[in-house]
Amino acid sequence: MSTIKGLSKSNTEFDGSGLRVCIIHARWNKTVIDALVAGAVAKLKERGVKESNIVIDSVPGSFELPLACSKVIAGSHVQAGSSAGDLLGLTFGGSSTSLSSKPAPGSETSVPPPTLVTMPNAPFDAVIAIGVLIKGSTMHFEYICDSVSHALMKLQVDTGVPVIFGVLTALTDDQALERAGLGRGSDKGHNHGEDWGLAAVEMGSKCKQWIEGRF
Ligand SMILES: Nc1c(NC[C@H](O)[C@H](O)[C@H](O)CO)[nH]c(=O)[nH]c1=O
Ligand SMILES: CC(=O)[C@@H](O)COP(=O)(O)O
Repeated sequence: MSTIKGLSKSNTEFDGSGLRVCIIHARWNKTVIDALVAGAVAKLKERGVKESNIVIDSVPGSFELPLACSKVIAGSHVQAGSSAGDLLGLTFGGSSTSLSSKPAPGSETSVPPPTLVTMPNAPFDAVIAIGVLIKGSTMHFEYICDSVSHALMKLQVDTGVPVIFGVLTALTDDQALERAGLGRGSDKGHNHGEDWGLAAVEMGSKCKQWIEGRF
């Protein structure tokens, strides 16, 4: 039987070319995580987010996601405020490029050939937190699901930066696999990582617009 469930298409195709997005993923249940991260990245790129503006990092488990997201949001603001690229006036879109000309050791007077270093300097427009929680035999799952979902919600409301809830809370392995497009039956299911990539572009774009009073 077909289902009425699921995300409907937006009337607008959001342009991610001016956005900088961070994905933080847990490493528990790696097979599923890898597919979800790949799905999110594919949709970010499809919507125009530049590869150089996608930062991916990992933490051990889902319980670590809220702190990591909080730190990368804060760190990206520090980075944006202290970029040497800004001082050199070499800013291109979401990234800046600076020419580093540090003297070679022992030859402080010589000028080595310039090395091109890219230094992204924009704060993250959205963060995607990806984790896969699968129910075990203790209450571990319930505590992590509850605390992580509340902490990620609080983080986005407190910082004003969209934090996409990419955490599967599955009761079985099959539930998790099906939500990453890896179902073991004839129906492989749908990769929710794709929805999270699209959500990041939509929310990142809309928040930029709303903060400027454009509705
Ligand atoms: N059981 C799962 C975990 N557990 C690990 C915790 O998230 C955490 O890393 C540990 O308690 C140390 O603080 N993590 C998942 O992402 N998924 C699980 O199913
Ligand atoms: C603390 C743990 O990681 C572990 O004992 C949790 O067990 P379960 O996943 O079976 O609830």
